[in-house]
Amino acid sequence: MSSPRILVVDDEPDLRELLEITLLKMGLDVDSAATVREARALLGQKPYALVLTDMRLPDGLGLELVREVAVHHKSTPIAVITAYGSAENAVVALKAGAFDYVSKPVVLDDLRAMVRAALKLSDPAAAPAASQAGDTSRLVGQSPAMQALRTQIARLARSQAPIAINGESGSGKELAARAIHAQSARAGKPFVAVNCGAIPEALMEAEFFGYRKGAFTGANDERDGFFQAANGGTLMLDEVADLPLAMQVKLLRAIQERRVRKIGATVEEPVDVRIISATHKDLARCVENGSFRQDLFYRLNVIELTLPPLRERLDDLPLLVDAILARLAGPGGARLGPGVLDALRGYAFPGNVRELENVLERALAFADDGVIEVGDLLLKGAKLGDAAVVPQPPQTPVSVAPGPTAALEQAAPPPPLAHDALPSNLPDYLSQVERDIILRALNQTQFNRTQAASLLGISVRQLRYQMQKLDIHAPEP
Ligand SMILES: Nc1ncnc2c1ncn2[C@@H]1O[C@H](COP(=O)(O)OP(=O)(O)OP(=O)(O)O)[C@@H](O)[C@H]1O
Repeated sequence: MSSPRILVVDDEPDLRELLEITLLKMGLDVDSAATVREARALLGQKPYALVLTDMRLPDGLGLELVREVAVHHKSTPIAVITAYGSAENAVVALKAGAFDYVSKPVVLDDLRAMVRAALKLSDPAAAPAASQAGDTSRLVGQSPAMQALRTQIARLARSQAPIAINGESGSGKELAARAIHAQSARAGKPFVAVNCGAIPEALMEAEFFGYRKGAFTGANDERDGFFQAANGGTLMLDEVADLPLAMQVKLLRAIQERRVRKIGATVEEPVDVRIISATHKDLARCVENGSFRQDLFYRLNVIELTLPPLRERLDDLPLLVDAILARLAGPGGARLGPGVLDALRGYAFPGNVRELENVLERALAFADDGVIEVGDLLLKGAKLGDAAVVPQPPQTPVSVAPGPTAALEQAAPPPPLAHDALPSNLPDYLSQVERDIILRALNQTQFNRTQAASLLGISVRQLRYQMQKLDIHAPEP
């Protein structure tokens, strides 16, 4: 079998030779071109497993080749070599459809890793199996919006460019990020999702970059951070708008340099991660109001992917309901009574698919013999057509009623403290207070996490995190 063939386009003879030798040593066949014209001629003659081009060529820009290859040779990945410090060029090339980039001076290990990733894309045998967990089949829905999303995901999986996923809370941003990872050349490596809003600021640097033993009090062992844990794979920065400014600077550096330094370490270590960021906030507005750095925004927002809210793809409701009920109650274990689907169709779902899951989970707890009736849905607030589509707190606080809701956990307030008294153990006392407040919100909303989080002014993820930490569970059916 013949070796994969690579096209190197560079007018500097020394660098071209270095690239050729490196690729030949990897067992690959190499053709070289010194100009855009020569490259075009070769591309017209043979198929290539990868094109590697310099950005500045005597008769034009590497960017022109990137655009041409992206349109006329869709199955050929093209990577660019950018001058040192010209991060903007890399972003422009990635936006134009480049698979990845390497910076000058070329670090050969980085080059080899990039070439191996590109070859996986053009080798069907090395492609991740479609059945792999996390592929788009977990994204339920056949509406035009979902079909377009699947096509976009397949396209984005073929590039290494950073992706910024926008979409309302619960609309499936993490699921989409997992699907991109699972279909990419990185599928065999870890996917690490980090909720930037849930990490205390003081711990952020250690969590992201790791630390050496003895770097600070309590650092008893050396530990990797998220970047090292995701090495070779994908790092998802969820709720990225919640990153404090000081951390944004450090993150930008790590992404640009593709290197991180553990706290207490003297040397940096290379990391190879694809960054996918997500937020339900308008990041451009955060840049305007100064809470998000423009340079980091520019770096993360190379390619945008927008997830449609559930209310804009209500045709998917039957499929989603079936999939969710099958997961909750087993195949055929639950079904909808008359009018239920129509009632769901009339609801705006401010919390999107996650809210649909919560609504069905709760309804199933109330349902007789697995048949969900309209009354079991307890839909409140946002109706379709309402102006407000953000999560709505219930109009009147709902008291814990007899019947099924009586199973809800009762809040146990902490013992009141006299005016000048102090708790004997502050963390325990605060946990009790927090538990009491969260339970109150959950009871008011019949354990609807989206609404409870909205009442408390925190994200659903933060609420889930706190519930886990404080050992709060939804009532058993
Ligand atoms: N198209 C879909 N098909 C099936 N399940 C979905 C779909 N979209 C979302 N979900 C489910 O909805 C829940 C929320 O999805 P996910 O965590 O990906 O949303 P998100 O947009 O990342 O939420 P957040 O903004 O809170 O981080 C998950 O349980 C996920 O499995």
